Amino acid sequence: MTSVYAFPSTDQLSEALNQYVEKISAEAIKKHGRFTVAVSGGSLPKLLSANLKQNSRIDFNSWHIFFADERCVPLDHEDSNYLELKKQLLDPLAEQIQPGAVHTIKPELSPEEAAEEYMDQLMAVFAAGDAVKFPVFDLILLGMGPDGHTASLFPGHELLSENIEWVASISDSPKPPKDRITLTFPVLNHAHNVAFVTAGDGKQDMVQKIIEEPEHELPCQRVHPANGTVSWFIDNAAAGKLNPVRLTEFNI
Ligand SMILES: O=C1O[C@H](COP(=O)(O)O)[C@@H](O)[C@H](O)[C@H]1O
Repeated sequence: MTSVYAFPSTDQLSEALNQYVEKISAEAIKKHGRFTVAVSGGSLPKLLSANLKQNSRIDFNSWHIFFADERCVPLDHEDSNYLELKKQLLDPLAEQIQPGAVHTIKPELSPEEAAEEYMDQLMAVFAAGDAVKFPVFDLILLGMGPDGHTASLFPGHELLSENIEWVASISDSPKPPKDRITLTFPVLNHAHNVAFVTAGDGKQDMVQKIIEEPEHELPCQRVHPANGTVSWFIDNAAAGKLNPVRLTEFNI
């Protein structure tokens, strides 16, 4: 099931996203005592955090945070997805999120080694010694690049057909930096919930293509969890070329 929610401003988008995350987090914690979330980089951390960082109804102490993708740079480098989330959300919530619950890459490793090590971190949280085919996140928060990429899964790249590994490395990313790791499609497609978050008129052509022309099989279009929901949180600028019949009223 895919829902597309469009909002007049990015402030309204952020508030709706805050309500959505609060709901999914509460349901997950009630059901299994924790909330597992993977977060992307780019423009998403700011849109996500604007209101979330002030939400006192959320039990952030029960959160386990991974990255949907990460650039292989030091954690204090301006390209680091972790650094952006730290600035926007983790620092304001430093008293509430357990430090060990934020899963960063080991930047001193090669991309291949970093992907393997990140897989070990996922195994420790999701498998804990049991045989698990793929981790099942409560929520994966994704962005959408103007070329239709999501996480570090780029159009036409060989990683689009990865169907065994949980985490893959990429050393020829068309968008700099070239060295990255990314969750793979099987992981995205095993999540309970996936939310795409994107804004601005620079995204409107691609949003229209992705929602209305599924035949392109772009990376964002390959995200369709078998037992999960897909939601799009966009602003009216990004929705500019979308047929209004595609939109769902935000009412959670
Ligand atoms: O490089 C990346 O880009 C995408 C999209 O970023 P945006 O700035 O256009 O929102 C992002 O989702 C991904 O995590 C990041 O590594």
